Amino acid sequence: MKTAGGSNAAKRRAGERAAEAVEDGFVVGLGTGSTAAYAIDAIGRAVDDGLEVEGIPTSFQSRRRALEAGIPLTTLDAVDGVDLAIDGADQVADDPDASGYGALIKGGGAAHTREKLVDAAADRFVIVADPSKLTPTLERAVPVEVIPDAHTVVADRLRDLGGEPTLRDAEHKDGPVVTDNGNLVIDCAFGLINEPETLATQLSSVPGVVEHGLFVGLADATYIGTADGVDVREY
Ligand SMILES: O=C(CO)[C@H](O)[C@H](O)COP(=O)(O)O
Repeated sequence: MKTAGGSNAAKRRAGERAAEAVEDGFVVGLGTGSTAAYAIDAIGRAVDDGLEVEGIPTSFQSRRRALEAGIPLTTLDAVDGVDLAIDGADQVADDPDASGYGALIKGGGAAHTREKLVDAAADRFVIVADPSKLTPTLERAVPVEVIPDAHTVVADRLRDLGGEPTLRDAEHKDGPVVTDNGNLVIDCAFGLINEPETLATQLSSVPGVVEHGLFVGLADATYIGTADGVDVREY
């Protein structure tokens, strides 16, 4: 599994606290990444103890983790709704006085398209994170999933929007990262993102863009694992 920075103990606290909200009969969106994996493992232990849930994975990685944890799985088109989604984030906008409080950058694991589908479908969407993910203003490069044939024209449009696009290279394969959906990822730096909602709308309107990693107005809460507990932001 891809691992990221931040303390594993803090990630574990956040993931396990979020998993405590899973109730009998829930359909649960299972996020991707090292922090969401702690929630998946905790849900798996609850299933071992008799909790009845169905999980909807957001990636190949979270599907494998959920299968290992013993969580029964389903798909988005087989359920009436998703009660709760638990997912990680690469950055969380944490200034309550700024536009886009609680907006996210996701897609560090190139899973943001399915993550957004499942997370947006959930009645409640909870982010699990360690403190290194919090920032007053979003500033990481935004992952943009693109249809392979479109990557050069999309890169041009991203430059028109003021971005600096970089096609994401694979680490253990020659050439680019290929997503679970068979597409490519462009990481696009925009500097400080003061108006995430505006940028999200602009990115969604570029032909060839499948989905981007700006999640604005989607999260209901962020659980932040700390050295000795969990801080909760409700939006
Ligand atoms: O968006 C994601 C994958 O596409 C992950 O949720 C994000 O990268 C956070 O991962 P981690 O918890 O390992 O830091």
